[in-house]
Amino acid sequence: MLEASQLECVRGDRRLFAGVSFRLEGGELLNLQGKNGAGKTSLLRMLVGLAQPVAGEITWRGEPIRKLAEDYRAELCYMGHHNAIKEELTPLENLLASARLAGEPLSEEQALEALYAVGLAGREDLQAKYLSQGQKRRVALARLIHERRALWVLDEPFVALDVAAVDMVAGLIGAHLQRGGLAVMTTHQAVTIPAGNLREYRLGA
Ligand SMILES: Nc1ncnc2c1ncn2[C@@H]1O[C@H](COP(=O)(O)OP(=O)(O)OP(=O)(O)O)[C@@H](O)[C@H]1O
Repeated sequence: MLEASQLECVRGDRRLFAGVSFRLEGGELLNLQGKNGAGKTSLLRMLVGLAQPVAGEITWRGEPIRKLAEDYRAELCYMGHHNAIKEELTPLENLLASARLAGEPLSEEQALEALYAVGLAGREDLQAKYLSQGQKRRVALARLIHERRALWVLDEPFVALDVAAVDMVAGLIGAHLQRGGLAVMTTHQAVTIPAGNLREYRLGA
């Protein structure tokens, strides 16, 4: 369903990788591995269409993603390194605003339910700038509670999370795979995803 063939990436004057190929079906998770600077974030940005490979192609349901454009983005949930939350807004406002931007229906009740599920009860109306790093990360990850898009691309989703939150997010990813979703993620942590077909791809072995 998601296929990368012979991808090559150049940043500045360095070739980070070449010949990267894999295929991912519904219910599968690809865990992208590699040392710092190997090009994991660069590859994820290619997979979501934010960067172009100098060679190779990425297809979704058999069509090149550069042709699908909006149709591809509508099936995609990308969570980058940064939390992408607005410091002046509360967790509740952040969640409602990001759903609106993504064109997804999310009621206030659902948003509150998601914030409670990620352990932010009592913090829903506090400006995000007053939250700890881990709490900010939880606000960003609360999006995943009601996220039903087919492909999740997650860059270091477990950074700054405590053990309970890591388990919770691993559970959300597992449930997504069980529903037939696909996921590509990168993490430096050893995390057990409780379901799905797990695969690993190592950059710069
Ligand atoms: N705009 C740019 N111009 C030049 N080099 C860049 C640019 N962006 C990234 N790089 C370089 O590309 C390399 C790969 O970066 P990338 O963020 O993809 O690595 P990574 O595998 O995700 O690393 P980490 O595990 O540290 O997050 C790094 O050496 C980085 O300095």
